[in-house]
Parts: sequence; C-alpha cells; structure tokens
Amino acid sequence: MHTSIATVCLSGTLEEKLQAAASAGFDGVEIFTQDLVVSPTSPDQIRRRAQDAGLSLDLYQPFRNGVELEAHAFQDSLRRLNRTGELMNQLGTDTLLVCSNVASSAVADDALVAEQLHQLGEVAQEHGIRLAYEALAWGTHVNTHDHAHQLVMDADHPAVGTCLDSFHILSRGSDPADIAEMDPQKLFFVQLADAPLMHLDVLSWSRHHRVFPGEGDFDLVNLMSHLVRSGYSGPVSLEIFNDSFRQADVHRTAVDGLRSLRWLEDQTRRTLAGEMHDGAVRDRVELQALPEASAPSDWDFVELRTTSLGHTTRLLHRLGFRLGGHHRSKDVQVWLQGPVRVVVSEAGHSTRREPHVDPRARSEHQAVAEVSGLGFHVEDPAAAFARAVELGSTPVPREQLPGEVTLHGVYAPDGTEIFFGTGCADGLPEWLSEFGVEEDPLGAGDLITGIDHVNVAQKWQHYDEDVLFYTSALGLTSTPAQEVPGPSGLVRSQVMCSPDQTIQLPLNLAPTAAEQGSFVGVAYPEHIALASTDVREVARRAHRRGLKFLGIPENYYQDLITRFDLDAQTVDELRELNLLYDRDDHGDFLHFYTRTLGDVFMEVVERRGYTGFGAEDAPVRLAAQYRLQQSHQG
Ligand SMILES: O=C(O)c1ccc(O)c(O)c1
Ligand SMILES: [Mg+2]
Repeated sequence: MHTSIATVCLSGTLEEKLQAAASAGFDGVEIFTQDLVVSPTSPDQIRRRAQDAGLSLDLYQPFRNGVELEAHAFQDSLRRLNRTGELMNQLGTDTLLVCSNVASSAVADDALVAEQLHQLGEVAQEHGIRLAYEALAWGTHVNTHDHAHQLVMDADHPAVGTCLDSFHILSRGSDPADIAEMDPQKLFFVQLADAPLMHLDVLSWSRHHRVFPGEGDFDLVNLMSHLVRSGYSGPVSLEIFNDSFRQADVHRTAVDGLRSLRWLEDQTRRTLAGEMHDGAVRDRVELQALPEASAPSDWDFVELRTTSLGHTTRLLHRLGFRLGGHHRSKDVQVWLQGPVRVVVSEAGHSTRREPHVDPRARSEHQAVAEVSGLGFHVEDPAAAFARAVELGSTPVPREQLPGEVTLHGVYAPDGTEIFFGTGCADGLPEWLSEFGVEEDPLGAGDLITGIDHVNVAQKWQHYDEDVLFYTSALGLTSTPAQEVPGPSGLVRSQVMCSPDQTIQLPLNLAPTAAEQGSFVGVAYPEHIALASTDVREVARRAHRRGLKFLGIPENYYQDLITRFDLDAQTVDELRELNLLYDRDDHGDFLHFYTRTLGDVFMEVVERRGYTGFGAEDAPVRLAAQYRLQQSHQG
C-alpha cells in the first residue's frame, strides 16, 4: 500500500513536515497550498527536497469553489486552474484535489456541473495533471461521495476522477459499500481520517476533531475493505485536521500516523482473508501484514522505579507484600503477594524518556516513584515485540547477562516500558528465578488476588497516540471516554481492555495546563489498583502497619447514606477503615486509596460483581489529593 500523509496533519514548517514524513517511513505526501504559500522554498526546490528524502508528492490541494459555478465565475476558475497546473508541474505533482463548492452561490445543476468538470479536465490535460473531485460533507449541493462520483462519471473525461475521503463519507452516516463497485480507474485518490462520534456541526467536527485511523469511532476497516474490493491501487493518505496535532511534536505525529496505516492495513487484510485468494480482483492494493500477536492473557508484573527504595518498599509491605528476593545482577527487588509481582528498581532520578516530574514540586517527602513498566503475559513474546516494533515503537534497551531471561520490551508513547513475557505451567515466570524465587511463593497472609487495573496518565497532546498504541500493539479495545471533575480541571478517562477484561488500563488525560493548584508542571499521579476478596482485612492490616490512607471527608459518608441507604454500622466501618463505596446494577464495590508517593499511589479494590471503576469516588480522591499537595507546598 502506498502510504501518504497530508502536510496539514503535521506541525512545523513545510521542510520539517517533509523530513518527519520521510523519516517515519511514509512513501509520499499531499501538499497543502497554505504550507507552500508560507514557505520561502520554491516549488522546484521542494520537488528536489522530496525526491532526496524519497517522498513522492502525491497530491496538491485544495482547489476550492472551482466548479458548480455561474458562467463568469467559471471563467476565473479556468484561469486559476491554468496557474495551478503550471505550479504543479514545477512541484512535480500530478493530482489536484477539487473540493465540492461550499458557497451559497453554488449552482445545483448536475448536467452543468458535469460539463464544467469536463472543461476543467480539458485544461488539466493540457498541463498533464488530473483532477480528483471530492464531496465535502458540508458542500452546498454536492456533499455525498456517491453524488460526486456520479458527476465524475457524467463528466466522462480521462483527467477527471473521484477523491474519496472517509471523514466526509462516514460523518454523514453514508454506507461505503458502493465503493466496492466503483471503477478503480475513476478513483484518483483516497484520504483517510477517523473521528470520535460527536454531536457537532460537521464542519467544526472535521476541522478540529479528526484523528488517525484507530483513534476514533469510525469503522475504517470496513471502508478500506470496500476500497480494496474495488481494485483501487493508488495512494492511501492521511488527512487530519486536529488542534492537538498542530501543536504536537512533528516526528511523533508522523510515527503515530504511519502506525495507524500499518494497523489498518493489517486489520483489513484479516477482514479480507477469505477473499484474497479468489483471484476475482487483480491489481489491488497490496496489504502488508503485521506479525500476528494475540492480546495479553494476564499480568506478568508491574515495575515501580523510585529514588526512595525505603518509602516504596514500606508502602508495599503495608499492603501485605513480601520481599521475594533481589536480582542476581541488578539493583532490583521483587515484591510478591498472591499472583501479583511488583518489581522495584532504584534510580537516581526519574528515568522516563520524557521526564515529566517537576523537581520543585515533589510531594511525599520528596520521594520520586513512578510506574515505569508494565509486564504482560502473551502467547508469543517475540512476535508481540516484533509487531510493536513494526508499528513504530522503540525497543527498551535492557541489560542482560548470559543465562538471564530475555525480556522483550518497547516504550509506549508516554514512555512507559511495556514488556512481553510468558506465563508458566506452575504459575512462576522464568525470570523470577533471577531473584532467587524458585518455588511457588503463595504466602498464608496473602489477601491480594490480582491486579485489578493500572491507571496511566497521558499528556493531552499524546492521548490519541496512546489509545492507538494500546489498540494496535497490544490488541486492547477502548471504552467510551468519561470525564471526572477535580479541583484543577476535568480528567478525561478511557479504559483500554483485553478481550476477557483481565487487563484493564484506564488512560487518564490530566488537566496539566491548569493554572489552579497542584498539578501545574507535575504529572497527574498514576496508580496500581490491586484486587482483593477482603479489602477490609487488607485495610485493617495496613492500619496496623502504619499505612497513610488518603483521608475521606465526612460529607462523603453522609452522602453515601443518602445515595444508598446504608445502615449506620456499615458506614461506621467504612469511615473507620477509610473505605469508599459504590454500587452499580451488577453489584457493589469497596475500595481505598493510599497517599501518593512521588507520582504513584495504590488502590485496593473489592468487586462484588461491580463492573465500574468508582467514577463517583474519583472526584473525592482528586480533591483529597489536591488538599494534601497544597498542604505540603504551603
Ligand atoms: O476542511 C476543508 O476545507 C477541507 C479541504 C480539503 C479536504 O480534502 C477536506 O477533506 C476538507
Ligand atoms: Mg479530504
């Protein structure tokens, strides 16, 4: 598949955009007029620059309001097209995108429009270029892909074809099935964009909220499948208008974009698997496969990296963990309880590739601790690793002595290290022996039964990228986003789940730009939620061992009585143990939070059928964390 990206997707100068697209591995780009107009580089130089970078210039765009016109206005359109044709020859681009007309003066006469497209085609042909006519979803008269395509067919000119743009098709709820039947010779260009479903006028939706395939709610695999069935074999290009992308690092966005196309290709290939060998359609897009990898079946470990081993291990001990052992060659310990393995490594400083901890704003006695790694059990670690790398992820360099187990790991876009390992028949992963753990470590006092979820913080400009990473590289699926109010702003949260829900990763988008309060310059804390079948006993033991709980205000308990009609004795016990309570249609939920250590805190949850994540309680937590932070800073 020939992959392309529109320059409008990327931040920076035209030169930076070309560079980023090339180094991410795209085959070509679409040049936006505006990017060219503001550039001091001549069209000829741009052509050479793209050539040197190995990029084809697949499309020039947009040619606006150039058709569906009154006679005098059409004369000017022909003049503009002549000029544009000359420019495109300097650029070395042979396809021009012609948008459907959005002016109130647009003429609604299909026969006339087809005739104008034909005449434009004549001018295009003189310049050796082609016109790809695209129905904008808000076009005055032409706003559906089938209408535009019909006009193209009626125009009946070899230099006039259709440009399909998934956003315009799917935002209007059109069925893309007819694409499969379109003449591939008449499909000149294809643009892809995903978007979250929104109740918004389609123009604003398109101009601000498009995202890469896999990052929104559109079924692009279905659309791509129909496209492949048609026999189309031209470029497949990303065209994303997005406010965050315009501010994000250009190289990251480019890598994210190519990841989305590789994922889409792979998914489409799977969808078409039964049809690929029937020989019915030849010369169609060649779809590249990714190494096959199944979603994680279970947690292998979580890793905490800390500058304060004492604070971190004491917290684990208070929650009932036992020291499993020390690594034979590294300053790393493993702490165990039930099936949960917490690896604790000591670092002199935050070692995230993107250090996000503001050293001036450290709480909890200046200790730094972060969730630095997540280990998963997968069927084939080498394949999972290869797949993630092919999707543009960077491998984690890991020191390893002869005889030690190979850990396959990549960085998630937020810098979290993701490791792929295998479970063992006896329940003990092989790597544990490097810590001197050789037999089943189940202890008598183990009250923790697993990892319920791990909550990871995302920066606003990388949120969509992370969703795509966890979808494409780990095979997780996302739930609809929720918003939780806190003193510094709204926290957006979206849970990424494995098919059987064993792995649950709520991604949180923290209000890091907040002026108010403690989150300024500091990452929103992440947390590990442990599952238990007896959270009260975990809490009692933690109290005895001196755990600092997050304080819960009396108003919360009074409100619980109002909401759930709990009896006084139950509420007394909740209050005494700093427990929170929630209930849904499936059952109830008891949980508590520890105070934050550096960038991380722990939660212990007891689900009695309950399927949520305590969204009602999250604002209580945010407010309590905020107050604590203020008191440390004050
Ligand atoms: O928003 C627009 O105007 C616009 C321009 C060109 C496109 O290809 C498109 O999909 C939208
Ligand atoms: Mg478009």
